[in-house]
Amino acid sequence: MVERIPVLVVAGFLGSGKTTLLNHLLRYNNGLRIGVVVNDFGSVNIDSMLVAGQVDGVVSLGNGCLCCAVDVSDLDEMFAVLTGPGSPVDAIVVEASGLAEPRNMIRLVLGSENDRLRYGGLVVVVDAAEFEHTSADHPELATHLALADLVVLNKADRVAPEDIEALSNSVRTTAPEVPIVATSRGVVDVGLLFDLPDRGPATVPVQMTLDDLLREDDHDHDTHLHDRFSALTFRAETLDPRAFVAFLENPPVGLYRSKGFVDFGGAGRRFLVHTVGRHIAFEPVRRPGTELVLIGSGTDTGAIESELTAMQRAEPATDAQMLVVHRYVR
Ligand SMILES: Nc1nc2c(ncn2[C@@H]2O[C@H](COP(=O)(O)OP(=O)(O)OP(=O)(O)O)[C@@H](O)[C@H]2O)c(=O)[nH]1
Repeated sequence: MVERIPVLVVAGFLGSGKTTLLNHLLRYNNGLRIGVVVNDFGSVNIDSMLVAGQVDGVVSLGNGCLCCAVDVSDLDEMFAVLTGPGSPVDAIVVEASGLAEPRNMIRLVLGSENDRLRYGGLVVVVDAAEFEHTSADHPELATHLALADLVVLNKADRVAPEDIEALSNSVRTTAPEVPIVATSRGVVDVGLLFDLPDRGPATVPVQMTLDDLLREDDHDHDTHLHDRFSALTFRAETLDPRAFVAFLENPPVGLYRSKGFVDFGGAGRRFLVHTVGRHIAFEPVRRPGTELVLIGSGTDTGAIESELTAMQRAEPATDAQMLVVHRYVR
């Protein structure tokens, strides 16, 4: 089976830090080859892309708002370039312009006819220092947060540490279960967003600017980051389909994405499963057994493990029990 390439949409109001986040991901890519779709790559860190060997993977959409400027067929063309022969891209990031409507962006990706792709999540970047103002001036921010699979509370350096919790709680009043990562300068671990390839050592920039050297030590960032996201591996034989689908439809607080194999008991009841937020996709496979990796920020991994353990079943599922799964099978 060919792995599908996740398409991550990064949205957020003007100046919240989307490009900064993108540049961070390109630079600290851990060997992941990221293809980029941006309106204007004037401020994208081309040096990092050269280091990552992916300058061919840059697709500019010209000026203007992405969702207004292109329809699905245009975006599909970009995806075709990024997924076509000779472009070994592992993941794609679409940076929505400050004005792009995230709902349309999600539709553009979910509506793509390219069967090498899958939806990789909506990350909404929020300027922590401006959150109150932006919420007051732009009520649509609440809608964006409600759609988000992950909220990046950026510019944490511009607010007092004790305010981060209050800001996170404000986000949670709109999006109760969404995982939230508080960060400065878009420092989000690429492993939270994407599966990392086993391809040897991480790609690092060959040239550091003075700015980079003067910046806070990134190793410190990394150490903190690993505390901020968790990856739980769960193995079992067969699970109860209704309980498992209910778990995915109402994911526990902080769970961002999950992937792996799930077995509901016998041939025709084994699937590859991918979820991001509440977006669920099953694909039939032959491989027996259940092996899942669940990735999130601020999750209670012990509680998740107990919940999954309680779903184990010795008996294969009945056809009636399988109906809930079939809603999500491609
Ligand atoms: N203090 C501080 N400044 C930041 C941080 N992240 C980004 N910035 C700065 O904020 C400004 C806007 O950042 P961008 O990454 O360009 O924001 P954007 O969301 O891509 O902006 P648009 O493309 O205009 O929508 C830049 O000057 C960044 O250097 C942060 O965590 N802290």
